[in-house]
Amino acid sequence: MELLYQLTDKNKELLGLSRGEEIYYCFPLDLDREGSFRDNSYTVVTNQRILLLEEGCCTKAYRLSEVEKVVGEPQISSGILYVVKNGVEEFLGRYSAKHLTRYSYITRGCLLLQRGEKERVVSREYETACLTCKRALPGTRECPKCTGKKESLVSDFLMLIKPQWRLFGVIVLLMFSATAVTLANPAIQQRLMDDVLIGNKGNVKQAVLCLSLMFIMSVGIVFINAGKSYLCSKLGSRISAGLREKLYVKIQLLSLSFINERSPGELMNRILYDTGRVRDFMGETFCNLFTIIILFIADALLMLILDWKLALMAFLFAPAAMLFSLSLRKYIRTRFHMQGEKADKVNSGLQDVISGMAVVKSYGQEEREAEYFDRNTEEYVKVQRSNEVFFATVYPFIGFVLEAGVYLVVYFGGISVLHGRMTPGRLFQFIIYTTLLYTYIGWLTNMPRMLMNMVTSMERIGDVLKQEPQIFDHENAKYHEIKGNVEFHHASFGYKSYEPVIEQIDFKVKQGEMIGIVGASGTGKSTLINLVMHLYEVDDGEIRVDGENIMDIRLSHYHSQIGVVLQETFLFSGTILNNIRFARPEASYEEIIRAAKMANAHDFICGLPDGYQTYVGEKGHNLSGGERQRVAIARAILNDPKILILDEATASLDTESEYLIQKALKRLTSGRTTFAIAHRLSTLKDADRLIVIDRHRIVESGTHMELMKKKGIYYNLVTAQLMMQKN
Ligand SMILES: Nc1ncnc2c1ncn2[C@@H]1O[C@H](COP(=O)(O)OP(=O)(O)OP(=O)(O)O)[C@@H](O)[C@H]1O
Repeated sequence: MELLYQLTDKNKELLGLSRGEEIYYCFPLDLDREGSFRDNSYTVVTNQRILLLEEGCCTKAYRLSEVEKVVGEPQISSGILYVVKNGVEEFLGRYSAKHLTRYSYITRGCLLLQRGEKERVVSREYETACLTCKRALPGTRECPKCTGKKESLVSDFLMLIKPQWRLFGVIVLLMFSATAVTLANPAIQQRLMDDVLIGNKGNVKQAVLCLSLMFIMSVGIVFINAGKSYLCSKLGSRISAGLREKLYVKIQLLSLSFINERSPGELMNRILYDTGRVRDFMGETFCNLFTIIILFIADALLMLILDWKLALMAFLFAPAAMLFSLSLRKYIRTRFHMQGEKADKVNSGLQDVISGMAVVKSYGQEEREAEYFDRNTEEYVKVQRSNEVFFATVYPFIGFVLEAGVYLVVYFGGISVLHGRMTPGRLFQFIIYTTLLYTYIGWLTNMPRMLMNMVTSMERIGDVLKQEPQIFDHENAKYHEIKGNVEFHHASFGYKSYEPVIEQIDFKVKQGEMIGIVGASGTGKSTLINLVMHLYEVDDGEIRVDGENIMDIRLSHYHSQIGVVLQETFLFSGTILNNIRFARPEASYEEIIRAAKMANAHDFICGLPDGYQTYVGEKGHNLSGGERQRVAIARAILNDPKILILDEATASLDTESEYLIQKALKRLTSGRTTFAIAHRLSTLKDADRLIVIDRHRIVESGTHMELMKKKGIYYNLVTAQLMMQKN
């Protein structure tokens, strides 16, 4: 996301920058006090001041050292900017919703400058609208209207074809055969007319020979086309299957931050719908595209050879039609992107409602959700319909313009026949070639539409495939058998670079120690363990495992040595057996049963009609919360993890379930480095050490008894909980 808009020299002059003063951030301040849009107005932050440029005047300037705080505050569909000076808020200006995220950086950026830190805040967010044409970016990083990346598309396409070059070669061969047969047929028809039929020049034998040849060719073309279609759809299926696989692998490689930014429906749409469009293009359009281009060229050449003057007349309207059609390319591309975006919305909504059906029903919101779905579908259908109407109007019009050329050929060709400069058979042959030519041109003018449909899908696929995973194995990443010593060293992290969740965290955990992480809601407890799990990387400082920087350890090897039990246990649809074995697919039945026994899960599993083969359905809905939790513990035990993460593992369970799970967890945690989060602080009493997080930092650390004696934040949290229980 752009944080430094470029100012004109005139605007820069208005700022009156002093020596050594540098512009750090510059954002449009695009609304006036009343909320109307305006141009040429900016908020500028230099390393010394914050200034407002409003419609050609520098209206306000504050030294950063004289204000306590600079704040960009989101409101409904706009935001306001103010500074706090001497404890009083001073309003600076308003900005529209599209700049809300941009202004979130202002507080952070100014804070760092006020602290004397010269580093600029870097944005990781995408732009929501194209900075050049101002259009909303429909789920892609690059604006489909402003980027003309033909080369990259051609190379992307060639990359797709490359692994299938043999199949592609056979298809090209069939394409040439189809061309030869299609163009030879009118030549034989000309012979039949001029040499056999007109003036009774020939005999029956010659007529039968010509007809037989025409018949054989007609049958031949059917077989060639059938073979070509079959092979092209095979090519399309292979390519789309390859793309689907690549996308699936890529999505698994991409960091959680990317996945969290996209809805599951949108990603599924790209895997299924967009790859499907590529397959359809390869199977239906591509197959004909080359044949038609070859036929078109050969047909035009033959016409020129037969009668160049008549041929030029026939070509007269073609360039205009082709140019008009080509000029629509970018417009069509944007339309298809919009259609794709609407389809994403329908899919995401559907996915959300089906996954959260229990919530929808329990709030009695079926009707509202149906209406919402209807609205999304209607929007999608509207865009789709408007696209279809557009195509249905434009293309027949182009066809009509083209057909005007046939009348010219018939008229001038007829005159040539009457004056004896051309035989009727030759004119007949010429008319067939002209009609064929227009059919091909008609098809080719439709090409931008078909091509753009595929190109849009390729771009949406490419948008995912070209993403760089933020978490990946560094070059010297090594296999490391974890012992369990973990150290946070000046670690800072924020999901958004303008909003740190934890700052300058330092603590050491010894092998086998159990650490309880405590703090109010939203203080960053889960974030801390997300960093231990290496699902995100710290922005500053480092995390060391047994003295090694976590970034230097091979990700898959590291993850294979970690066990996780979360409050919201996710079970995959499949059997209980497969869910437990997920952590270690090669585990034997004996090991699985041993793990289930340790997790206090064996007895309830044996009580189910299908035992370990019980199908637990999507998200394991037919098991109780406590049962699911025990399956998850068995899964963690099976992995024999060296580091164990328990995030609210016993929350929202009844006393009996909690008792069983506590017992299972005790077995699981003994001798392993454990990070545990629990809102019910009594469950963390036995932890070797507790660390308390508040306002992004560790504020207390020690055993339960030590912290209770200290009478600080932990003490307050515990007493507050006890009071609540009493009440
Ligand atoms: N994926 C994410 N993207 C952006 N912000 C996030 C994300 N996950 C958490 N946050 C934000 O980070 C902050 C810390 O969240 P975190 O889940 O770590 O808190 P927590 O202490 O575990 O809270 P709780 O006890 O309620 O589970 C919150 O302000 C939250 O909104």
